[in-house]
Amino acid sequence: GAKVQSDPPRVPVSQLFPNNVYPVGEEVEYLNDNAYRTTNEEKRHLDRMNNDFLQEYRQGAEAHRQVRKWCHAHIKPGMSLTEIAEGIEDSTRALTGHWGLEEGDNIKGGVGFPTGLSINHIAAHYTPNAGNKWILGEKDVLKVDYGVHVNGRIVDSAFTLAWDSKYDNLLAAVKDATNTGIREAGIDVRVCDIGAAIQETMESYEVELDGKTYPVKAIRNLNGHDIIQHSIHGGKSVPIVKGGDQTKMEEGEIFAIETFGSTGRGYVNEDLECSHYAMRSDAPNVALRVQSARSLLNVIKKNFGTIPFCRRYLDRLGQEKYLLGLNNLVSSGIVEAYPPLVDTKGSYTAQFEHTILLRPTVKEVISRGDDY
Ligand SMILES: COc1ccc(Cn2nnc3c2[C@](C)(O)CC[C@@H]3OC(=O)NC(C)C)cc1
Ligand SMILES: [Co+2]
Repeated sequence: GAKVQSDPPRVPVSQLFPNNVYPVGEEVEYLNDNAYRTTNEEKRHLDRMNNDFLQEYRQGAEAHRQVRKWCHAHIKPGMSLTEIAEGIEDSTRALTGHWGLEEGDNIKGGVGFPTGLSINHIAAHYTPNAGNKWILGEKDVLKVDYGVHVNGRIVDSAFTLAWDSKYDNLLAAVKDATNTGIREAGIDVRVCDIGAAIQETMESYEVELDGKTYPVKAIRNLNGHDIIQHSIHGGKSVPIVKGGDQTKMEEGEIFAIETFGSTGRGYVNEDLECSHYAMRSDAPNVALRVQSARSLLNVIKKNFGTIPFCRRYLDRLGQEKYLLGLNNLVSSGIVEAYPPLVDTKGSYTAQFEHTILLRPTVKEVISRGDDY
């Protein structure tokens, strides 16, 4: 009979959509061309050419939404960050059918990048390493930022959870700002104009915490980014404040539109133990002095390629005592380290993010769901 998703989600989405046609994301007409693109025969032809790519992307987006259902139902104060991360990752692997334990499997599909679980003043790039005992608290503001990929088509979408209503305005500011960014994005649009619009929306909010009123600030050194196959960062950034560069978005490009709001400085720097890594796509061919670095590099190439990973994924593959080798790969410029990004201690940061496809005919917010 008709397959339905289990709880926790373990039924591959390919079994829920048998004829391999997945739900279309939110389609938005481009603002600045009065429907020329929607009707133009050549643009519609170009769109039809991309069907395999679109189905892979929509499959990943459907998996992302179904994992979110588990998140909204099950992530609660009192849970450990490790339990939350593994819950998201196991569900992602089950829904895409890629458990990532055989060589090359994680390159075909599965977890798109490490499950970000950044709390309070930590804005991004935090996921627990082995042995982390951190328990989610009632007063925490948790950013859940995880990726799902199908054949290297990475869906990057994030949301913020809080259990104390005092943070409502902070979350509302960032959700509104991200939707402003999505609305302003489009073919031939300058990224600096998007950043200015995002900042204006974001900074029209303030939040009162324990008797003190804070203006919500856009975090000026965090950005959205373009996404290319098998790589979370193609090289273009989407600023979330005014004064960015004049680079234009182009037809066919894919962007992660993400904004971050803060009650702190509105600026992050690197802090805390690193968990996130990714092999550089332009990695130099240097001779490696450290034997363990050579064997570790092979494991990374065979299991991740340029898809970002974290230490827990190396543990899961049975790697041990790899830190010296990993640090050697980082200092050799072969692997990039992405330490946690933090605003001032005691501040609170929030994030919302969607992945959008700039299709020839229409802008598709591929990761849109009925939750955000
Ligand atoms: C290694 O695992 C990852 C996971 C995601 C990304 C995607 N990304 N790349 N840069 C960023 C991101 C995030 C996680 O989207 C948002 C934060 C950050 O934004 C930003 O501007 N940072 C500046 C300080 C350069 C990269 C690597
Ligand atoms: Co992201």
